[in-house]
Amino acid sequence: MATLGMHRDFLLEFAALEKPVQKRVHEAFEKFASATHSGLHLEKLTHQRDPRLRTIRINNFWRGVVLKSERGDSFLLLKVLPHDKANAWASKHRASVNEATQGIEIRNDVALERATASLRAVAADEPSRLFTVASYPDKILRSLGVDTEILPIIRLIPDERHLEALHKVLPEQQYDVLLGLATGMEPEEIDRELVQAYAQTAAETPDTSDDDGLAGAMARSRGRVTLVSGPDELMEILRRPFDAWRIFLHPSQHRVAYRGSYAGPARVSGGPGTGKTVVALHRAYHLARRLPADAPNGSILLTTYTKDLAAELERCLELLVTDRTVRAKVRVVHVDALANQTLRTANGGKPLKLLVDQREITARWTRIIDRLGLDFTDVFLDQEWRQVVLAQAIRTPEAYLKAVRAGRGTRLAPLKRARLWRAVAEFEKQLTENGEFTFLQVCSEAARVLDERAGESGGEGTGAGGRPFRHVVVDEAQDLHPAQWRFLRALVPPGPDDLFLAGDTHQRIYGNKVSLRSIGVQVVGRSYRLRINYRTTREILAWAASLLTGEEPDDMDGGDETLSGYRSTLRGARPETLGCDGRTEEIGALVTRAGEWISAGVEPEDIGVAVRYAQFGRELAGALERDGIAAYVLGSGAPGPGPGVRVGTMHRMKGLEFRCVAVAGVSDGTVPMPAAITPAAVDAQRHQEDLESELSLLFVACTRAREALHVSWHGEPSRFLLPAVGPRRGHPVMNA
Ligand SMILES: Nc1ncnc2c1ncn2[C@@H]1O[C@H](COP(=O)(O)OP(=O)(O)OP(=O)(O)O)[C@@H](O)[C@H]1O
Repeated sequence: MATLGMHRDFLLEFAALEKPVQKRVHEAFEKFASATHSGLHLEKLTHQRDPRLRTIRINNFWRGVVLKSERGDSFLLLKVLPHDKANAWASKHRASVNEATQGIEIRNDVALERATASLRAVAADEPSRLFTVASYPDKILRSLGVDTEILPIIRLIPDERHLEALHKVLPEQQYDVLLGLATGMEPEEIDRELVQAYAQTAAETPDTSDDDGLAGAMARSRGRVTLVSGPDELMEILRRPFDAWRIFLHPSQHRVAYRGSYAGPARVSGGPGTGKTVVALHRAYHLARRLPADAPNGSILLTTYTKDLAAELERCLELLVTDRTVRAKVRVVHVDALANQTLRTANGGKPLKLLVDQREITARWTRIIDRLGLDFTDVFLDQEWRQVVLAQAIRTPEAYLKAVRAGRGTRLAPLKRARLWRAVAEFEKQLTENGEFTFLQVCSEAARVLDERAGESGGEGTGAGGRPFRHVVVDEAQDLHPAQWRFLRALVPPGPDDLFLAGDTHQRIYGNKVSLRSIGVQVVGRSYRLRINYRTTREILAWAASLLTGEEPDDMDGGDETLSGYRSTLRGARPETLGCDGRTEEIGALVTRAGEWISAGVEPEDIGVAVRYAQFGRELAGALERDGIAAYVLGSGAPGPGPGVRVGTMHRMKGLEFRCVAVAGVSDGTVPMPAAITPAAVDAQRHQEDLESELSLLFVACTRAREALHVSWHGEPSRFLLPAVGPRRGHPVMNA
């Protein structure tokens, strides 16, 4: 039977072609996908390393490169290149099969020979070695798929920089393994996360006895090769070439997203840009496809913590799931909106009166303190209420007296607790009398309603009377409050595949430290980490990670998160930092930089400007507009998204990404934002955690950049920048 595969490079190169050439590619390859491949004219080259590599004419200027099995009817679309380059590529490369995974690998023999010669010259003067026999015996490396041709070459590599230089030369999967080892992963981890993940696909391998095993090798190359079922699927993939994430999941992503079933809650974590959202989307898709035919629409919840992020999840789900019946099984809505709806429905449909203004909330605490003559501050009371009372759903003074106040830095003797409870009782009484709720109370109450209803219906089933969903998939899980967690827990009956969580504690920006165990979500043994960054260049990643030096966030499960093995294969310019004397000068420099990016061909919508204060963002947007550069302020309420450079607070940047990012106003006194930091005198632990959240916020903003990052300040730089730029005086400083 004919089998057609498509390599990821083919899709990426196709995406960069002009429309008329794309049309020709469609026409040329449509024939491939029809059952008989008659009418195709595949040309052989005269001198080539691998006789199975053929080229096909697209038009006078462009050619495709195809790997064809010697026996049978299997094809792999590899490249679309200008005529001469296509021929040169096809003559130098060779396809082979990885010894550990049996997946297909493409290697450039000519470049490998050249690299070996130059590495020998380097090694003669440089005694250090990245992969010594003592640390990585041949047997270990061979078990990870490093073959006998590659072994002698990598023994010569002195350092990571030289390994990176071999990126395009080594067979991809072997490079993946070596980079993992070089960035701190243990061989056992590599075996589990890469080799075994590839091996899992073997079970799905088609019968390949009649085509030299090409179809099987393609099937075992997930992440780099996708098998195309027919002309419709081929055209569907080519219609959206930019969204490679829909088709080419890395095996480490695939094994998490498409695992048949988890016995209980499961979690995927990983640094920025590692594809956690992508995995969450694929998991929702997998669960939707697996539902029994009679499962009602909306049986699966895909959720996150803000409306904007939920809208983005919805947009991506539309791209991923083209079958309308399957798509209808997944409901996308953010946590607060769903809680609101749940509680409103339980209250007879009447809209809830929400108290959202933080200034008003603080003012009420102040009045209560005055009235009761208490010696607490308004900030302390508000935090105690949110982080202890609401977090643990405490409803009585007795329960509060016994409560463990984890995460609070000030001890409270029983007498003090009793006094504090009077303030809480008064505050909650006022809310009840006014018929008001805060967001967190809505979640807490909605969870209670669902639990009660499930209790009354005498079971943990889904549907009317029971829990409303069969599966819940949560993105950006690190930012949810325990009350929101309780609500999520209450939405789905405990059991296999109940909750699937994606998140990264390095990006926690709302200070909600949660122990999953304490809210009945046990992910032990079902927790996975992604380590390859698909978004950001190594230069930006290394720079942003250096800001976190010394910070070791928890993993929401009692352990520590580490960035070990976290890596990117993309390369680019180092981030640029600029210190200015004054605000006006900084704004001027930013406008100039944005103008330069646009002149270099970057679309304004692909530029993001992040600031700590909304007001500074509005000023910057105004300055851009005055200079003739359209700007759109995120979250401004303006009908959108309008055209132009995206300007927004660092909080608004969460979950977004841009080709170029400027983070502006990273000045001492602005970042961290003083008003967001609990004074150490009020609560030392909270003070520290607030500082961590502010640092995470800066980290989040910087890691939105795909290609270029520009960080600026006026006056003195933020203390968070000191590890990266050093304590400098005497501006301007330009560090390219
Ligand atoms: N397998 C893949 N193939 C191609 N692109 C991918 C793949 N996985 C992720 N990406 C791309 O990498 C970028 C980051 O992915 P995603 O937003 O899912 O990461 P994330 O871990 O959720 O990031 P963050 O935590 O920073 O929000 C996106 O542009 C996504 O399309």
